[in-house]
Amino acid sequence: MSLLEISHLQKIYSTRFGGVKVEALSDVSFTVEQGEYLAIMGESGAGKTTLLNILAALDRPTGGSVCLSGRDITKISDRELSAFRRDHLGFVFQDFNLLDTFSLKDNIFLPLVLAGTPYREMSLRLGPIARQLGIAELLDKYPYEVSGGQKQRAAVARALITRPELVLADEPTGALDSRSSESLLHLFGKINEAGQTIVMVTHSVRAASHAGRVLFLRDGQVYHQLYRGGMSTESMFARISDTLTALSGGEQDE
Ligand SMILES: Nc1ncnc2c1ncn2[C@@H]1O[C@H](COP(=O)(O)OP(=O)(O)OP(=O)(O)O)[C@@H](O)[C@H]1O
Repeated sequence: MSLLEISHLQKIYSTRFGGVKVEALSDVSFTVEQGEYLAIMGESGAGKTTLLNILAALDRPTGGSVCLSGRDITKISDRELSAFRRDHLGFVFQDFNLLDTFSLKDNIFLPLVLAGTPYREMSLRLGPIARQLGIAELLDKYPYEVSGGQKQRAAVARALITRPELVLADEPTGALDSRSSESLLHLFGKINEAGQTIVMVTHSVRAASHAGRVLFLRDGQVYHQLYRGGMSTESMFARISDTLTALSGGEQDE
């Protein structure tokens, strides 16, 4: 069984008065194996955010299913959803989503506090993660006292501390300069090598070139998939750029 099985996913948005309908996802099927690192790319409007919101159980599809470890998350009741998200998924967002009035440590602890985890257990988990992410010395600082790259590393620590089955990242390097981006991507690679499954939506060819597989969406469908195999990050970068050029015929961002 795959970790994530997405079958015939469809999402139609209707306007409030039922007039215009937009088919954001028309028939999307793919699987993600345990330990994979998948990047999802596609032009603006291709359906990436819609897909990520459904994988994050933040929105429900019009049709199809999303099974995480065999459980269809589209069928989970509203009452159970926030606990399900907290216990099974980790999130990394473009704008970090840290609470400014909490220290980095308290931000990282937050999902465990909400789950009722004892303090001793939280502390035991924090040490190795903070060291791996290079933020052990910054834990008592507040988000406004650290750099964007450091904030994002704290956000990654918060995503990992619950030991989620799946980390979902939405444009995680979008607000970072190129050096901090490279450093974050290097960390994502290491976290993935340690066994963490990651699904990342990105416009950045540089970011996607670190993944093991890139899935391209077009008009709400899977247009193409690129597997790293033995390719270097540089070769992967070139192949992704070529695919995006074929997809759009236009200029691409780094
Ligand atoms: N809440 C909504 N109501 C109506 N239409 C929507 C809604 N959200 C998205 N859409 C439409 O669905 C389509 C897919 O949008 P989506 O945001 O998933 O694309 P995207 O690939 O994430 O784009 P971008 O890269 O610009 O973020 C677009 O045509 C968009 O206008």
